Amino acid sequence: MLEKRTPIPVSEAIDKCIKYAKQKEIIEMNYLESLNYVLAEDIIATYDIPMFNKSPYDGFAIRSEASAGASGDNRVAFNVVDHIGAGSVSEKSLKNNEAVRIMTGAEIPAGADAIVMLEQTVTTDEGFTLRKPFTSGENISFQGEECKKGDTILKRGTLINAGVIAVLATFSYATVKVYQKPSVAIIATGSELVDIDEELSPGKIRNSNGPMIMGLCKEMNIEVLNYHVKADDYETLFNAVRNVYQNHDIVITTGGVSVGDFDYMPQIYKDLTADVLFNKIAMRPGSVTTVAVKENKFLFGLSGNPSACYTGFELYARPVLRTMMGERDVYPTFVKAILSEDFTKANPFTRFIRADLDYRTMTVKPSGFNKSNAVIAIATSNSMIILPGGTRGFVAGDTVDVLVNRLSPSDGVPW
Ligand SMILES: Nc1nc2c(c(=O)[nH]1)N[C@H]1C(S)=C(S)[C@@H](COP(=O)(O)OP(=O)(O)OC[C@H]3O[C@@H](n4cnc5c(N)ncnc54)[C@H](O)[C@@H]3O)O[C@H]1N2
Ligand code: MOO
Ligand SMILES: [Mg+2]
Repeated sequence: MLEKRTPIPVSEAIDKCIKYAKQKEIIEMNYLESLNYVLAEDIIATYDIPMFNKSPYDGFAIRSEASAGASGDNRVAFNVVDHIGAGSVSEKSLKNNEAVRIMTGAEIPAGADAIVMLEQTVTTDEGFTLRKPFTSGENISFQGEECKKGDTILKRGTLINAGVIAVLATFSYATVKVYQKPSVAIIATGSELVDIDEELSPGKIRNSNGPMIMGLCKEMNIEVLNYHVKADDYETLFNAVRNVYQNHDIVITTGGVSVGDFDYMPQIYKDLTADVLFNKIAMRPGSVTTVAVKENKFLFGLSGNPSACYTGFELYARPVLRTMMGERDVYPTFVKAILSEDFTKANPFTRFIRADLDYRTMTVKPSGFNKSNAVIAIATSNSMIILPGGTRGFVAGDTVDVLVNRLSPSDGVPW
């Protein structure tokens, strides 16, 4: 008899996955290698930034009181007594109308309390004249104005981007504590599949899911082992999954999770005595996506249909990967946008549509042919429209939720 599956809501399925996901161990690594890892320690300011009062301009350091009363008719003259660039410190202590010629980034000399830009001066034999009074502190970048020593700058759980690398460099974190990345194995299943270097014969198709999942993991800087495709043969598949899961944190299979005569994954989870978290989700595509856990390892049974496979990865595998690699916020990013096309089909389950989101106008439309078996829309889309289950008849102008996953460049800028 056919097994009866009970669909659960998408949010419940995501929460179940996250609940079982455990952070990987903490390792220390060279900060330059840490891009796309996640901070396993708070980053604390080891100095005030700026570290010293400095000039934000190429110009002259003066005592502001010496500029009192300056105007176009009463230019005030200064004598230049020293000349420094960034990295040098003046030994001079300014008196009266003395000035130091100073370049951007150099420390403000003793006695000086304002900076005059080069463009605001007229050169003389002894130095320069200026035509306006300066106030104390004018044009000075003050020590500690960005942050103070001891401030918490970044929290544990932050994904390391290039800005974080800049912060690590600023505060001398030559090594940084991060979470290890999970290791992932991919097994594409299906007797119809042939890899890219094998001959296509009648009834066969190319394996696109395996390479796609590999790409999705690599985008997150996660190492993946892509196994050869496996035929729909129970013994072969069972042995492959059993062997592979012992060496990886996550095994992602594609295909063979539905109710077909050659869909062996449900039986394999049973025979491995893995805990099946769910095997039916109230979503389309990807309703048969199955997730099982065994000894803290995840088995993702993604659907064989490419768009369903992709959707299953984005909704369930990605938050688990993010949790394992230590990220604090792991749910997908979503925004509201306005449909620019009708979508009148009924949505018995929550529907995910590969879509083009225009970030400037926040309008969105399906990205071409969009059935569960579509592959091209995965490449052309930058987002997914989400239509709640039990609805129908969406029309242009309706506001919808949109899951955002790629930013696309635009064809020009208005500023
Ligand atoms: N009687 C029912 N039949 C089906 C149901 C159902 O509820 N009752 N669900 C349908 C839905 S929805 C989906 S989605 C698929 C899921 O099927 P499986 O996950 O078991 O996947 P397969 O049967 O192995 O393959 C489905 C489809 O995808 C192609 N495929 C598989 N692997 C790849 C790959 N690596 N690269 C590219 N394409 C792949 C495969 O050739 C099939 O065409 O079940 C429906 N049926
Ligand atoms: O639910 Mo199937 O997964 O439509 O594509
Ligand atoms: Mg099937």
